[in-house]
Amino acid sequence: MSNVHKSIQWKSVAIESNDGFTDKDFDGLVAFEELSDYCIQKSDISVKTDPKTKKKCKSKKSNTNQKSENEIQVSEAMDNSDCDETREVSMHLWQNLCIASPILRSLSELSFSRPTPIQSKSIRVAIEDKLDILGAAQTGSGKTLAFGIPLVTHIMNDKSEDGVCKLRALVLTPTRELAIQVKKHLEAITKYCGVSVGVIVGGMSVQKQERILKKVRPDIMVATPGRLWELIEQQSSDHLTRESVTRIKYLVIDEADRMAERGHFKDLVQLMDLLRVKSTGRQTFVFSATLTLTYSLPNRLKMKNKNKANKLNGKQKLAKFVEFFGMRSDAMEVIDLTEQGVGIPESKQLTECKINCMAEEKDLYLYYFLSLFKGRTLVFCNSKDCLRRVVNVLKILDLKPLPLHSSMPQKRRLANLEKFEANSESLLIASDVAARGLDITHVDHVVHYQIPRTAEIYVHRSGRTARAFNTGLSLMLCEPKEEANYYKELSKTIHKGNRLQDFPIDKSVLKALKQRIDLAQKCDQLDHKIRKERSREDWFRVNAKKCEILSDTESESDDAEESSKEVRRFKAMKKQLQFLLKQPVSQTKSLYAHLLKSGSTNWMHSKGTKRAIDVVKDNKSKRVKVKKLKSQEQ
Ligand SMILES: Nc1ncnc2c1ncn2[C@@H]1O[C@H](COP(=O)(O)OP(=O)(O)OP(=O)(O)O)[C@@H](O)[C@H]1O
Repeated sequence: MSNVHKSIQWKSVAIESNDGFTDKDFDGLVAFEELSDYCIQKSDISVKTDPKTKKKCKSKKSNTNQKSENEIQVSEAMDNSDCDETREVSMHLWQNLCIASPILRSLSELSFSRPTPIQSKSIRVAIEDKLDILGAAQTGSGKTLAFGIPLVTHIMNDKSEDGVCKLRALVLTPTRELAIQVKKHLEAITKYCGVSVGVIVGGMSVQKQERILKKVRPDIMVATPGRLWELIEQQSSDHLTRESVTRIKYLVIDEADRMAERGHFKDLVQLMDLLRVKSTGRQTFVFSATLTLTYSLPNRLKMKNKNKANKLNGKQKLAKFVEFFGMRSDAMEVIDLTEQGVGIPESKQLTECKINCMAEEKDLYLYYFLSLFKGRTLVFCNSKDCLRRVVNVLKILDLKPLPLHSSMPQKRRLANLEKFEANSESLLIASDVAARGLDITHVDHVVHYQIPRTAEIYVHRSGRTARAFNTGLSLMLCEPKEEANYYKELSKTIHKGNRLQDFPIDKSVLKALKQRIDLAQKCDQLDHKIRKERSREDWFRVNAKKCEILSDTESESDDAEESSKEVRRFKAMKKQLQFLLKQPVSQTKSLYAHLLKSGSTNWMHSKGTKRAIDVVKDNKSKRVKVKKLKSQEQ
């Protein structure tokens, strides 16, 4: 376990008579010596870690920043052994995968005691056999490290051979948030490896990214295609040029099916053309949860999107990726752990259910769900207009929703994601920009406010919950039009035509919440009208001034009076709603009666609330019992 440095000196320790060493047992003792300036290097792959105790140990360590580097390493090791709550993380399950020990050290610090199935299958063939990999596995199953570990292992080896500082790998992702996240995941395993990771995404300052490029000169560049191509074209850093890119030895395409969608990433086509110029020996990793998923587009979309109407089968899809991403068909492994392409977590992890309702009732059902069930909830909408409206209504109801969509400034997008991660009761209302790849810790519920248009989107959205051995709930709000146009096709592909279980609803609670929702919707409509009117007036005023038109003062004052009437109405309704929100919902003897007694703030956040996932499971087992009884009676 330990390696003692030869050059360091032992120092003698003075023995006082009251130290107890005058005892007969110590007869023959000549002297004591101590060694304090030494270094322990961990070479074993079984390490004691515990996030809680590590924090404790860290705070102890911070008092020692005067010490030499050697001493700090020793105290770290000793601090760990001193902590009572330490937990042994046995790493033997990783042992046969040819992983370099600095990476294993990081994995043990992350408490990742065993590889996930996709990691078990891909890491060894990627490291030892250096094969290209087409990898498909469920959402949240650890695909990032399935390509990340081989990537970092190879780069460590290459660097130790050539010792050159150059761009060695590109990792491409479809969204900015995902690129930033992949960088973080890679950094978590490169901590002791001497491998650097950089990120390039749109929406951030180009100059800042150029500066980082020049300063850090990363070995691995994680990027979205648009900004990457822009920087390559500008040639502002010799680290990222057409030449340096054609010479990379490793290429990763994450969420590959999305990346290869025709017409989506024009820059990616140019980039792939460039990479194909010199592709000999390059190792390519292509991953997604829906890599081999085949599905028919709903009829409505088929009409709109004739290009996509031709349904490829799984094999044809893979052949398309091999060609497009310039993979080596003679040195390639296909690892598909999905069930017929459906990369959704197993039912013991993910509980799927549905509420059938009318379009205009969706707000009510969503409010019902959010009010009764604690947890981090991610709500998906199909369009930005719908998203904005839902956010507004929930804001009026004091639920503090965080929006996330592609038209928001990048900084706000990231800030809202951080806020969502920081609070276990938070609520994010997102477009499909958050559907793929995002790994947010413990999302308890995913709600599809609108039915996703394709099975593929359903898989990715639902996969934001029930990640990495955790459980979660996915709930669809389905109106009759959606049932006919989209749900049927989706259900055929994902659930083999089996109906999803209904989420149990307590009608008395629903009724009690209706008044609030009605008021909130009215407030939202009025607010929308007032804002629209204001921006129309502003526009007119600015343009009238520009054209030196004299405005009609009479009609202007009429407008002002009308709008102040509406503002007053809005304020009155809001006051009424605020009053309602402070009242107990009802004294109903419902399933949730105990939650409703003490007024809104309490029942919404009261402890001991039944989890949504348990409500669905209980309901299912009740139904099974009733069915059994009925069949026994017959
Ligand atoms: N061996 C492991 N043991 C425990 N947790 C792991 C392990 N490998 C990865 N994880 C964690 O699992 C979570 C999901 O991993 P990751 O984001 O790579 O999933 P994914 O398969 O890429 O999902 P998606 O298809 O949604 O993009 C992450 O928080 C990651 O840190």
